[in-house]
Amino acid sequence: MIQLLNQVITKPYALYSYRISADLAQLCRQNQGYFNQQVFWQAADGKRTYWGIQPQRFLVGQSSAAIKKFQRAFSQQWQNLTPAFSCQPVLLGGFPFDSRGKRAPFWQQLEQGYFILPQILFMQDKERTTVSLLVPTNQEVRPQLVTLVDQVDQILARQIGPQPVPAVHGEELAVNEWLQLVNQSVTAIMDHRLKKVVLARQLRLTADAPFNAAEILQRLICQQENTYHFLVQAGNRTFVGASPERLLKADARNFTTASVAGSIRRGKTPGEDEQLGQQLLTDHKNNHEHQLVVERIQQVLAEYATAVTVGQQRLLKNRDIQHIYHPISGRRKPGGAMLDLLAALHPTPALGGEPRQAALAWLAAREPAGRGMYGGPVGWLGLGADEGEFAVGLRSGVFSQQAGLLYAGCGIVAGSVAAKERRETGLKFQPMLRGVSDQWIINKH
Ligand SMILES: C=C(O[C@H]1C=CC=C(C(=O)O)[C@@H]1O)C(=O)O
Repeated sequence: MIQLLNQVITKPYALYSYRISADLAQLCRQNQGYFNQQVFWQAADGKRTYWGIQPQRFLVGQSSAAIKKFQRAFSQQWQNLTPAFSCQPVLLGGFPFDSRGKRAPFWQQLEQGYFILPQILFMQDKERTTVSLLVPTNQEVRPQLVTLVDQVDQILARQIGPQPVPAVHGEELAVNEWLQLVNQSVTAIMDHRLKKVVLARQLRLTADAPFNAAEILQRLICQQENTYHFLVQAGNRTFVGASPERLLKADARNFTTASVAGSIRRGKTPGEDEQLGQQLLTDHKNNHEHQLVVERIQQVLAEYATAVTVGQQRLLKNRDIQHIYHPISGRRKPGGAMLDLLAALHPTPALGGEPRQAALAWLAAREPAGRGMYGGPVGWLGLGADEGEFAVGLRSGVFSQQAGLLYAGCGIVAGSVAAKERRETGLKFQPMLRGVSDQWIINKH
């Protein structure tokens, strides 16, 4: 039953929120096939999940400046019909890795970034699960809400049984070109043209049955603890992943980010795992690779925050890989917008390189393929308060029904050896390979 207070409606949009009881990951899975413009996003600590459907607006291929402009304008355009709920509309989606980089046509509408302003927004945090309905007020509000509440009831009631997992064929693309590029990059670094560059490569997937991105997401959620989980769908392309890396979280007082760079495999026993972790923490090349990221983030953050703190170094352990990790945070300076800092941080040298512009130019000219949204920021942005959280969209891939493209990259510095870097990217494909199927045929070159 919809309970509206006797509020005077003065804004072009109204938001009506209420509590529900549901697991959003399950809900997204149970409703597979019903929505083809949707975004699911879950924080690595599991403390916040969004699922947004039925966009009121799409923002396709927009710069961070344009998204910020939209955020500012829209924050004045809605009113809360349910003051007992401190919900706000949010934008869900992500930016491309580099809008001026190499083209990546397979991504279609997602190539240059994609955000939605959902009409139906599910949100789950530590305390509650809510649904927020956003309706224009130039038509009568109550009937629109009645229709949407009915739709939510149907969404909550849907059930789905186990789905088949396809047998998948994988092919590593442009391996020789990529190995050569690692060597060229090492030479450029030795010649002081670059300090570091992160080179990515691709694995192309085909299957004996259509890919099902909602099932892949669900498997990633079950398999990959301690990672962000995301699904961004625009028509017949879906970007899915399980990333360990936070790019930026903003609340009213603080900016929180992280340096995640330097990698080694997990051990088969706790003893071996511990020994590999220690090896990583004391390895000169990996520490150098990591330190460049810490220094750049610290320097950028200091422009937007006071009391910048680099927390204690530790290992970030995911199912298939472990990384050197530093949390980094600061107190927000007045007036510093989240998206300005996001644009200044991205790409950090964990995804682009150092110096930033030289590394981006290097990648745009030489990397075998465009990245689309791989390595770009993916997350949510508040349209009331200037807050949100974005992960780095890695350990990910983009899917049509017939094909998938997985991406994995690694930081190249002076001591990098091409064959080892290829193995490292192999490790970074693992989470998605595990998520996509249990039956694999991989063509290695
Ligand atoms: C570029 C990727 O990983 C980055 C994040 C963590 C560790 C990295 C590394 O050790 O090279 C990469 O910088 C990827 O997974 O595709």
